[in-house]
Amino acid sequence: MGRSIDVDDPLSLAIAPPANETHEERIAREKREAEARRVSDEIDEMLRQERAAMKKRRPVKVLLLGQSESGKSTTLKNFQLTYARKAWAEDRSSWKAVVQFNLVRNINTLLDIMSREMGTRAPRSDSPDSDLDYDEADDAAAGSADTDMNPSTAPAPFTEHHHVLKLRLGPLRRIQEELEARLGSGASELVQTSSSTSAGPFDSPRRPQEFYVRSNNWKTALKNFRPFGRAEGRRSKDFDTGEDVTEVLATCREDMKALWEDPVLQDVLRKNKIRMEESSGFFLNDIDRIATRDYEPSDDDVVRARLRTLGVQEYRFVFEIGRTAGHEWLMYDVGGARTSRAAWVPYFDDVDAVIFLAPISAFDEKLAEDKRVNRLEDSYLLWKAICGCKPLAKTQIILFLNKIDLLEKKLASGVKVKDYVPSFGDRSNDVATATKYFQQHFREIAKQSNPEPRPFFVHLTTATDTKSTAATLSVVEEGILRDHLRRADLL
Ligand SMILES: Nc1nc2c(ncn2[C@@H]2O[C@H](COP(=O)(O)OP(=O)(O)OP(=O)(O)O)[C@@H](O)[C@H]2O)c(=O)[nH]1
Ligand SMILES: [Mg+2]
Repeated sequence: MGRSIDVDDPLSLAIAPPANETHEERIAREKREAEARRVSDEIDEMLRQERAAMKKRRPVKVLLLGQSESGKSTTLKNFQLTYARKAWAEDRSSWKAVVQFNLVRNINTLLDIMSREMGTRAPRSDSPDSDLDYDEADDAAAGSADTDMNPSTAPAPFTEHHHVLKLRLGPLRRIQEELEARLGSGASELVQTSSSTSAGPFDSPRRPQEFYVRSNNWKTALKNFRPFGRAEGRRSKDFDTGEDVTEVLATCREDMKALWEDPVLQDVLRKNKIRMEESSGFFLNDIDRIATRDYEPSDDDVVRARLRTLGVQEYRFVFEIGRTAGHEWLMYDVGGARTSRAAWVPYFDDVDAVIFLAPISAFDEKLAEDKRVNRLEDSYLLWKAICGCKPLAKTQIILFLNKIDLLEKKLASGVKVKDYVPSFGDRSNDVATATKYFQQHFREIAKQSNPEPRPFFVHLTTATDTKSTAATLSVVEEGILRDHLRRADLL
């Protein structure tokens, strides 16, 4: 069949078949042209596949969001522990100083409580290294901002033995100071801010009060740590490497145990409803193991170690196992305090998934940065802001109702949900009913705030339990990956 030729178009004329083409020549020419088209289509298809593969190779980007102490960093550590063992192993030794610091802080908190009870409350300047004053110590230790220390009616029967313990454990003040200097500002917990701030990341001050951190800065700082402001003569190699900390802890081991196990002090804690076991970075039951000269942190220690996150920290690792083996993941762990939330916003572009942590045991607690705000209420407000956020409209959001273990303990100890959440009413005060109730509330908020319909994914988690968390992460990993690949194909 002949082809029509546009005689005014030079290209058309150039590729036009010769006017005197024979039948055989035409068949041969058409064969050549068909082959050329096949090769060209094949190249196009290869390019398309390569482009799709390139998009699929884009790292899976996940944001961990939630208020301070909700368990974001702990969840990130679970991801590393489960899927990126190499990076985990490389980091392990850096955590030694954090665990030591947590233990020393626990002991200094006990010493503060004992001093106060002895009626010899040291002025604040005497204990610059203890980052909590007594009321704050109570709050942090009890996990409840409403708990004030009872001015005990009868003074606790402390003896000379307690005064001696206090003196012998005195060097731990300096050790806490040294570790704080090594670990940077993340080592100090939040204190109430004077300016009032709101829950959402958009209505916070434009300039976040905390700076951006694009890598694990404290680990680098720890490696390069050089103390300053000290007379050269006092500096030793041991001080620089942290060996003096290990040495002092090993020397104080028996005294630390004696303090923690002391029945008089235990009684004071009980009477004042101070639950040290529920506080962040609790290591008092591990003194025997940690306060030794050859201590190396276990996986469990690293997961439980507490260091506040400043700004936004970026973690890039290649998953070694699982369905995404070989795939690169980019995870952002953020500081959760109200004053840090404005720093999250620049990271909302191109996110595959948000894991939102809400510490469900905190229904009776107040925010450290604003003692007027109930922590559950803050989580609801923040959840609403994140669900309603337009740049995240098409992003998968996964809710972790975390600290289920603490919720169990709290309810078992007799704390009533309805005393803090009146709308809970006369429902049964058990974990199943409470979690179902809270979950429903989060679901409703999401439904009302999502800019467009979005599935509601929720998991009940105890992030410090690495085994159960690994099972949750496997489900989460699959869901995130499926979404990631679907997006890559669509783009
Ligand atoms: N008992 C218990 N403790 C938990 C759980 N999840 C986290 N923690 C502890 O709670 C503390 C705070 O956890 P982090 O992961 O540091 O909290 P975060 O959300 O990263 O907090 P910021 O960095 O301040 O925003 C740590 O001491 C954790 O060990 C949990 O499910 N149960
Ligand atoms: Mg953190």
